Amino acid sequence: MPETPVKVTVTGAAGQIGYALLFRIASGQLLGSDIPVELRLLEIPQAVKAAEGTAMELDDCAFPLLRGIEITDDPNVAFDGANVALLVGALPRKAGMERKDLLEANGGIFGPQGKAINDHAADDVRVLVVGNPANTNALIARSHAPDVPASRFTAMTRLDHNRALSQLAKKLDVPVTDIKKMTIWGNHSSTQYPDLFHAEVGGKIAAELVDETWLRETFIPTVAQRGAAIIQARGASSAASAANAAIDHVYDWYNGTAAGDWTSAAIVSDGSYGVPEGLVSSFPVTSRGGDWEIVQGLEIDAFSRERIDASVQELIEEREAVRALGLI
Ligand SMILES: NC(=O)C1=CN([C@@H]2O[C@H](COP(=O)(O)OP(=O)(O)OC[C@H]3O[C@@H](n4cnc5c(N)ncnc54)[C@H](O)[C@@H]3O)[C@@H](O)[C@H]2O)C=CC1
Ligand SMILES: O=C([O-])CC(=O)C(=O)O
Repeated sequence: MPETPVKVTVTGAAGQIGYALLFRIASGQLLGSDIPVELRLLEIPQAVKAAEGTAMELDDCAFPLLRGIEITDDPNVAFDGANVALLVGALPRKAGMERKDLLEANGGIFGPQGKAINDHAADDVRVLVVGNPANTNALIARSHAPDVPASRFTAMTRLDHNRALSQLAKKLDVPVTDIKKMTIWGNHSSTQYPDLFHAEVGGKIAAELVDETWLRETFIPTVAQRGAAIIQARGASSAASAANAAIDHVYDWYNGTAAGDWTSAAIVSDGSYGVPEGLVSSFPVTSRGGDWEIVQGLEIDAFSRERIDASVQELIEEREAVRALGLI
């Protein structure tokens, strides 16, 4: 077992996702079952007491891998020496809102946190933005962290990816483990494009196993609108499934993706697949040696191109909006 614990900072620790996430991190599911962790919890001053309550419960679990918990309302303290930063703290949307409607309310959180990461985090820091609108919040954070490699800033589309796996598995009546090479392209928003033209089930292309009407009229909208459907049903946005996806994202980032498969993550574009450089967009990715790599060489037909372009256009518009707000 490594001696030095990995420092994991979680913002919004007293929120819904925080409550579903922290116990799993402390139990070793984020990085691996032999890696000790030290938690740093960042909250706004009025929620620090609630975070302290969660920390008491974490203590009460006597997790063998948990080597310490620090709670603060100061980003400079929270990110000091951080190896992993999970930026969850932000307002969730309510029924009837799109995630980008949160830009004005939440965007301001991510500049100062990006700067604190730049100034205080460990050299190997890896950042996952969960707070919505996640892609553009990651863009904001990254723009305030010029000394941190762009490849360390990511946003979460793993929940969309998992939703897509689950919907397809149900439709074909197969276990999710039979499905490989699922991709979410673009923005974590209702314009996202879950792609069945490269996904494989038992070695066959998924799009060929389902009828086109289901793909177009049921699968894509169900995955893209799932967050809104959860809000309608629960009266609150997804929390446990979001925490689960954050665990999956970071676990794969650290430990690598399985041979012959890939996953989805929003990473800083290098221009691949015509996505303008610098946008934080979801791609098919593999992870090796702690770095995400975009899967190259996929053929994109007109149906997919139109949908990827629409989602990327929304990311361009969100970037313009945060520029106009002076956030980047
Ligand atoms: N990317 C994704 O797939 C998903 C993203 N989300 C987003 O995650 C975010 C958090 O969701 P919930 O935990 O359900 O919300 P919540 O309202 O239960 O918790 C948010 C927490 O963040 C804290 N917070 C607010 N500003 C902060 C700041 N500047 N620094 C530190 N903490 C701060 C609040 O005090 C609160 O405790 C929302 O923006 C939500 O839309 C939710 C589900 C999936
Ligand atoms: O829909 C929301 O607002 C929360 C979220 O991002 C999701 O569940 O995908």
